[in-house]
Amino acid sequence: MTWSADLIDTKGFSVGGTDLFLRLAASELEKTESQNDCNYCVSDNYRSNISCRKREKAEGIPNKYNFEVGQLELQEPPLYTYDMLRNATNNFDENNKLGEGGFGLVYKGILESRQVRAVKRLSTSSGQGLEEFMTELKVISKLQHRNLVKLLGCCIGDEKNGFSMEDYPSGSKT
Ligand SMILES: Nc1ncnc2c1ncn2[C@@H]1O[C@H](COP(=O)(O)OP(=O)(O)OP(=O)(O)O)[C@@H](O)[C@H]1O
Repeated sequence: MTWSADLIDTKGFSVGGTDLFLRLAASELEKTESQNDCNYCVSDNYRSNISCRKREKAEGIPNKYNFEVGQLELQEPPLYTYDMLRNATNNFDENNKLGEGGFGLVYKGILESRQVRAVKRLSTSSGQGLEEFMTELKVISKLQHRNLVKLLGCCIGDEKNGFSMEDYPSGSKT
C-alpha cells in the first residue's frame, strides 16, 4: 500500500492491533514532519514493498526512488540519498578510492555518525546496467555470512545511476 498525503483517521489502540512498519529513506528521518515530502509505503517484516518517490532532485542526479524495490525482493536495505553518499565520500574523492570492480569504483565513505562504509558506484562506462546492479543488490541483500560484507543500503537515481553502501570490514571479507 502506498500513499502520499498526510495521515488521517489514525487511532492509537491500547490493546490489540498489529504493528505497522513504515519504510522511508534514511535521510527523511533527519527531516521535520513539515519538511517531509516523501511518499511512504507500508512493508511487512519479511519482504519490503517500496514505492517511494522523492519529489526533490539531488544536485546533479535525479534522485527519484520511483522503482519497485518489492519486485526485486530486497531484504530491507534502507535508501540513501545521493547527497548523503557524496558527502560521505567527500564528493567521490580519488583519495577515498578503495578499488574498482565490474560495476565501477568503490569508495570509502565516512558517515556523519563517523562510521566507515564502502560505497559502490555504478559507472556508466562499466558496461553494466542498472538492472545488473539491482540484481547484485538483490542477491547480496539476501546473503548473510561472516565472510561476506553486508549490504547496508542503496541509492537509485535514473537508469544510469546506482549506488550501494556496504559494510567496510577490517578483516578480509569479500
Ligand atoms: N565492502 C568493501 N569494503 C572494502 N573494500 C571494498 C568493499 N567492496 C569492494 N571493495 C574494494 O573494491 C574492489 C572492487 O570491488 P567490487 O565488489 O566492485 O568488485 P569485485 O568483487 O572485485 O568484482 P565484480 O564487480 O566483478 O564483482 C575490491 O577489490 C576491494 O578492493
